[in-house]
Amino acid sequence: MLMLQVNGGLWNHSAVTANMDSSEKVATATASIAPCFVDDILAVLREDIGREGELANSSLSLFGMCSGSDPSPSVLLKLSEEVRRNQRTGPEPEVLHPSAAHVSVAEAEGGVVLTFDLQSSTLLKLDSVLLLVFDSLVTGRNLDLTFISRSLQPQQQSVCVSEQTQYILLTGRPSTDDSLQKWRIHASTKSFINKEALNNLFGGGNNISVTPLLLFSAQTGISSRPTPVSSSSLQTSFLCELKRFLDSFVPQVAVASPPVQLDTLHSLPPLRLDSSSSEALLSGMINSSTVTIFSFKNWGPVSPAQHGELSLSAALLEELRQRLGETSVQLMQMIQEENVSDRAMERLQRLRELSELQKKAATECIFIVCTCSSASAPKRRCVYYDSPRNHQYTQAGRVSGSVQVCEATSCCVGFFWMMDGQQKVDLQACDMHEHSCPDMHCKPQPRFNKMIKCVCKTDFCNSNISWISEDEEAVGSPDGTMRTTIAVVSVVLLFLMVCFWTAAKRGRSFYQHTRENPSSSCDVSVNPQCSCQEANQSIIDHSLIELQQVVGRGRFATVFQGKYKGSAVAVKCFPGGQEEKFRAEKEVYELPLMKNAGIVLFLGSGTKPHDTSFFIVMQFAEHGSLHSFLSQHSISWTSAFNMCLSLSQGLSYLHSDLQHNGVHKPSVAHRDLSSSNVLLRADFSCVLCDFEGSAVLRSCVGRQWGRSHTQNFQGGPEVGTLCYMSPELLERAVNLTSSSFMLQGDVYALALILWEVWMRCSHLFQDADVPQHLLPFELELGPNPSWEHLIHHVCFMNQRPSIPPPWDVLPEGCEMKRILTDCWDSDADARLTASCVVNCLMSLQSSNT
Ligand SMILES: Nc1ncnc2c1ncn2[C@@H]1O[C@H](COP(=O)(O)OP(=O)(O)OP(=O)(O)O)[C@@H](O)[C@H]1O
Repeated sequence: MLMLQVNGGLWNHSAVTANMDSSEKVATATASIAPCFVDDILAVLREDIGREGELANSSLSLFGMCSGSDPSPSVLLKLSEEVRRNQRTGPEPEVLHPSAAHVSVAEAEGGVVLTFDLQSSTLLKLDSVLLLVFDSLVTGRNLDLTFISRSLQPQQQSVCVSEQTQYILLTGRPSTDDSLQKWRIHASTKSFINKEALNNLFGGGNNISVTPLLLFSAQTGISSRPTPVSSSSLQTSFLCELKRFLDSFVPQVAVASPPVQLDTLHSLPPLRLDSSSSEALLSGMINSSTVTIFSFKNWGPVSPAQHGELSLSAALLEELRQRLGETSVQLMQMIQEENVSDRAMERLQRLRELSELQKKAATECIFIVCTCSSASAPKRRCVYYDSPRNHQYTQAGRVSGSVQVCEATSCCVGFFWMMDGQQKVDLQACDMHEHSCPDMHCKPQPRFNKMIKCVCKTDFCNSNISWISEDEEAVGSPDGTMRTTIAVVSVVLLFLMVCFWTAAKRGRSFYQHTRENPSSSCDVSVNPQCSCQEANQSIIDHSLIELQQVVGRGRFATVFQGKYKGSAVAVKCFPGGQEEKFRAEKEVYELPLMKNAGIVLFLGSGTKPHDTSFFIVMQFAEHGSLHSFLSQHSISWTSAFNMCLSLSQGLSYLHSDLQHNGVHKPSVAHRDLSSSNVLLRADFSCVLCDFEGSAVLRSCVGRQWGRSHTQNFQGGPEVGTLCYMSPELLERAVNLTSSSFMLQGDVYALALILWEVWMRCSHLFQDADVPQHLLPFELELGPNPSWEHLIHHVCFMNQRPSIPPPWDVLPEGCEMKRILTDCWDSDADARLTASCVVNCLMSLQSSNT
């Protein structure tokens, strides 16, 4: 049995003493609760309720609430409302800390038993809310938990723990007496595979801690209690609020700053104040007999926070008091202009109120003074160079010569062409697409055609990019060569480690894919070498195939489910008049190395002897096309992720140009990618099909790629499904026979399919209804938009499928949005390559595990 014991504080798992011989471990927890602990919880309750009294979905997740379960969100609402209403002068909810807490494995029933010792208190006769507080957000898998106890009301309560959960909220039953009590609560999961995760959540690893806390409403019978606002509790609240404020809203960038300039005052040297300032320092300042001034100078992304301790005369004190009133209004204005959230304003307002209360309640005075009242906050400045293709960036801020002052972003962007080892600027501007840019300096991200993109977050950081092309590295000096070798070896080692680690995590399927898909570079280049190899053709005798029902009818062929040598197969039958389409598709399937997990398995082809029609036999995809599946099913995060990853891997493989054991697979552009041309296998992984419009990107004398397809480009959109066509293909603004435009067109279509998949993912809509499946632009233009309408919408208006707001609140939603935006960019060269999409998805997954 595993047991942790807590004495009224954090369950400090690092203090667990493991006794390997016994099945029981006991931990004595530190009794220290951080001063802000309860205050922080009250702040969350205060802030997580909207202005209209509504609860955000994120709040439900934060408190582990399942929608429609008990305790209903109304408990949280009531508690939040109360905390909010009483935040100034009223009573805060009463808090009771269990004097001890244990968690033990319930071997007979499964799950764990939580035991809390509660000292005698009259509060126990009241309704209560039991909060189990995790140290940090829960990571790992989602868990649906059931808690059962006679001390709970109702006795059985459900909790849905997700990665956003920091508190578990249960409702307690009032007791008939107020004597010492022991609460025993049994927690279990429905699924057996989650049992280990449950143990880990409460008593597993060394880093997890949870603190139990009973909250009693100030209104449920104890409102008659006197509600003094003591000076010490005010000080604590002020301290905690100040910490929160500094944590969230004062930038952490260390910048040398001038001291507080208040000429008439005798100023001590200012100390830099930020969230790393210790609570002791802050407490010391609050308790000091001198006036403390917090000066938020030059509010903005690079502004420092300062404070000075000043000795003041009564007259100056009064002057400052007045100034506080004026400047706080200006500060509010500034916050609004800076698009700082409502939460920032509320926190500042509360801080101000607390400081005022503090002033009345005690002898010390605390002021918040903004010394930059008239100066507007500095905004991000980026190097500006406009290229004709990117007019949208002109809207990102005011341009003056080669400088752009950003409006609603703190990110700069740069696009550079790498030509003969030289950088050539394509575009530099404020980045209106990226809202988060962690890098200080330009970090290269490869795109198509040796274009490099960088996004960064310091002034003028997009001026240039440090990028050494592979060619340059190859011709380095001896020193350079040595450095290069070391770097390459390190990168290879790192890469191997990452591959090993990822493969180990991902299991066999990824390993298989890596073996089958040796191409992992982000860059796609078409091998200029002539290669006309073909794999062995496989001719199938028509009489060996048993045709069953029709499973699909396309523009050129009919697809049947059938049986061949005892296995389920799909047979695509082309009428005699479509021989060219048949040959084009067969040619792609018969290319060397086309056997890949992401491409439907080709078994062979043949002709029907009597009616001169043709057929292709392939593996049968049990779930049909992705389009028909999404029309009927919404999907979980895991399914959506696996579908998107396998689809991107398939396209990346199709695009790759490979040499393997002397065999060459040329790059292939699909050119008709749509959710109808993606099939779902039994394990819900995606495979590509329908290659009759594809282009094999190779150069062979007498066998130029695309030769058989070029006539498709003449008259209009015969190749490709209209709504998936990229802007440049719709406009026919590019050389349609250019290999990179074909690959870039595929990536654009890939983005639209990924969007279709994510739009059916219940996780990304939290508790809201998942919308019906829609084709890209169906909502805006109907199911069969005309060529003209599409050009107007996609090219002239630069519109893309809309991304629902709930995605913005989830880290994975934001990342998906970024991937989509980078794939459907109107600038084809700026799009990600398919293999980069795979890498992005992989890193999204590893950051989520
Ligand atoms: N291997 C397969 N397993 C199961 N169903 C399949 C398979 N191949 C095709 N289908 C079904 O048949 C439909 C049409 O297939 P496909 O796209 O290859 O035909 P097409 O005539 O080339 O169509 P298009 O009009 O897209 O060119 C698919 O959308 C799918 O529903």
